[in-house]
Parts: sequence; structure tokens; C-alpha cells
Amino acid sequence: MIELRDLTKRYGAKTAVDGLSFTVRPGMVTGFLGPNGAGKSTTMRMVLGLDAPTRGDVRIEGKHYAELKEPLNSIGALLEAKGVHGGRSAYNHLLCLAQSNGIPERRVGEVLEMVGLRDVARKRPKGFSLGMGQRLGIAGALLGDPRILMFDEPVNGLDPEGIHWIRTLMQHLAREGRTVFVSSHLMSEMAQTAEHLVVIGQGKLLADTSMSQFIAENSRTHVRIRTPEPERMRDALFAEGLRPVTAEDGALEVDGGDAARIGELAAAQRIVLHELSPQQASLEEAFMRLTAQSVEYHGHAPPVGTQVPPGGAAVPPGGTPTPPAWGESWKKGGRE
Ligand SMILES: Nc1ncnc2c1ncn2[C@@H]1O[C@H](COP(=O)(O)OP(=O)(O)OP(=O)(O)O)[C@@H](O)[C@H]1O
Repeated sequence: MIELRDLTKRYGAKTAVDGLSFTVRPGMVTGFLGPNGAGKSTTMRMVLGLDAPTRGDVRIEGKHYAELKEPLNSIGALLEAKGVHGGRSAYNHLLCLAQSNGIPERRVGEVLEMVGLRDVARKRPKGFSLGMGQRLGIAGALLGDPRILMFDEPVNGLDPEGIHWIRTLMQHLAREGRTVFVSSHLMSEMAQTAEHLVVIGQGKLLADTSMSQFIAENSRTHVRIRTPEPERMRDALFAEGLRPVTAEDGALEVDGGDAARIGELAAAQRIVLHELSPQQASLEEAFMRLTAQSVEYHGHAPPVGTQVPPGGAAVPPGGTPTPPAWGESWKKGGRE
């Protein structure tokens, strides 16, 4: 378990982490999400005692990192895969780490096997691909057989096979009852990996919720209808108690509507349809809406599919404005 209480880090005038309080629990993968510069790496460095908090506290199994007797047995971390001595073989790199932490040498062979690097164990990491470097970093994290694992953007730059491997490994470690805390700036990646989500923006907690709750709240469907007779269709929908809105391209959109029922309604009234399609909001869109106000470096265009008026709420194209309190219900303490 990792517990953060009011964790804050300032660099001069910049507040990188701003009063974060949440708990990372064992037995599941917890995704730590936020746009670039949100404060994820700074938070993880404070967990490991590499950065001192300006205010607040973070504990691993109830202790500060510096108080852990055998830190590698408690928490294994992958912060930056490049932190490997390029001139030493992969085996010797891990052996040094093992010896300086009282870990038996046989464990080196075991972790190399686990990450699939046994055949290149005697090679120098200098010549390793990005994926092999990540695997070596993960081998180092697993060396002490820790109860807690923490990975900072582990899939960055990996090919699909590497991404699949890391995802499967994290889920396997969680099923063994370990605490797995993994950061990413990609919602789509986390949707397939994490059971729980902690979302931050500009150092502040935006959400602390289960993935299933996040999906349930964000997979609201609407039905899109295109017809040469929009007025008649609109009247027919209203008569059925449905409330269509007109999208920018003139299509009608019915929130939460049932496509089959709407099709039958159109047929009964002999209204010609050019399109009748159920639509689902993607989690990536939901994540971008949530963090839109707190993205540190905006590009020239707003996030795809959203328009954000200054200080206002996100508006899906042609849709109903999302209230500013969007997602409020699953902020902080939304665990079931
Ligand atoms: N040593 C430092 N000195 C000054 N500012 C820093 C320092 N480290 C981080 N920051 C700033 O703190 C903020 C948070 O950075 P951090 O690297 O923790 O974010 P992140 O969420 O990990 O981002 P990314 O996804 O881009 O890695 C950024 O604005 C960053 O520029």
C-alpha cells in the first residue's frame, strides 16, 4: 500500500504537486494518469524519497522510504530505463544491485528469465533496444520480489508486442496480491490495464475512481440520425418523449436513445433515414474533457472532438454542453 497525504512539491514559484491525498491499494493495477507535466514523475520520485516534499507525506506500508530496512524487498520501481551502467553486462548490472541489497545471486537468473532477457544476459545494455532496456529496468524492479511495484510510463516508445508484454506482466503481478502503480498519459492504454484510476492535472487530484465506474459514467451512448425530413423526425421523437439535439452537420442526436426503437418509429411514420447509428463516447475523449482545463502546454488546436470556451465547460461538437462539474461524482473517494 502507498499512502499520500497532502503531498506537495514546489520548485520555486512552480507547484508541481499540489496537496495530493490518495491510497494505492494491493491486488490491483492502479493507473496514474495525467497530461504531460501534470506531476506524475515528481510524485513518484517523492514516493522513493528522491525528492523531498515541500509539505505533506508519503508512506510505503506505513513507513517513509528512508525508514525501509530493505527497500528493494518493499518497493521496486522503474523510473527511467536509461539509468543503467552501459558498460556492464545485463547480468552484472543486476548482480551489483542484488549484492548491494543482500539479495542472493540466483535471483538474478530468475528475473532475467521472467523478463525474457536470459539469452542476452552477458551482453551490454548499451546495445539494447528501447524495449530490452525497459525489460532490464523491470528486472531490476522485480529483483527484491517486492510487494509494491511502481512504473513510470513503462510503455513509452515500445512496440505492440512490448506493450502487450508489460500489460500482461502488471496484471499478473497484481493478481499475486501486489500493489502495482503505473503512470501514463494515455487513457486508452490504461483502460486495458488498470482496475483503478487516479487522475491528476497541474499537480491536483481530479479523480480517484474504479475503472469500471469510469467506464460506466463515460460510455453513455447517443443515437445519430440523418434524414432529409429532420422536422418530421424531430416531431416524432418529441412525441415519444425523446429530446433530440441538432449536431453541426444537421444530424439529430438522441442521448441514451435506442436505435432499434427509433428506426421503428421512423418506419411507422414513413420517414426516410440516411443514417441511424449508435455512438459511444470514447474513454480518451472523457479523459481529455476531464483534464482540458489543466493541460500545461496546449497545442494550437483544442483536443479532438471538444471545444473549450475560456473558463467554460467542454462542448462536444453539436452536442449539449457538459456541465463544469463533469465527473464530480467520482472525484476523490469514489472507490467502491
Ligand atoms: N527539478 C525541477 N525543477 C523545476 N521544475 C520541475 C522539476 N521537475 C519537474 N518540474 C516541473 O513540474 C511539473 C511536473 O513535472 P513532472 O515531470 O512531474 O510531470 P509528469 O506528469 O511526469 O509529466 P510527463 O508526462 O511529461 O513526464 C512540470 O511543470 C515540470 O516542468
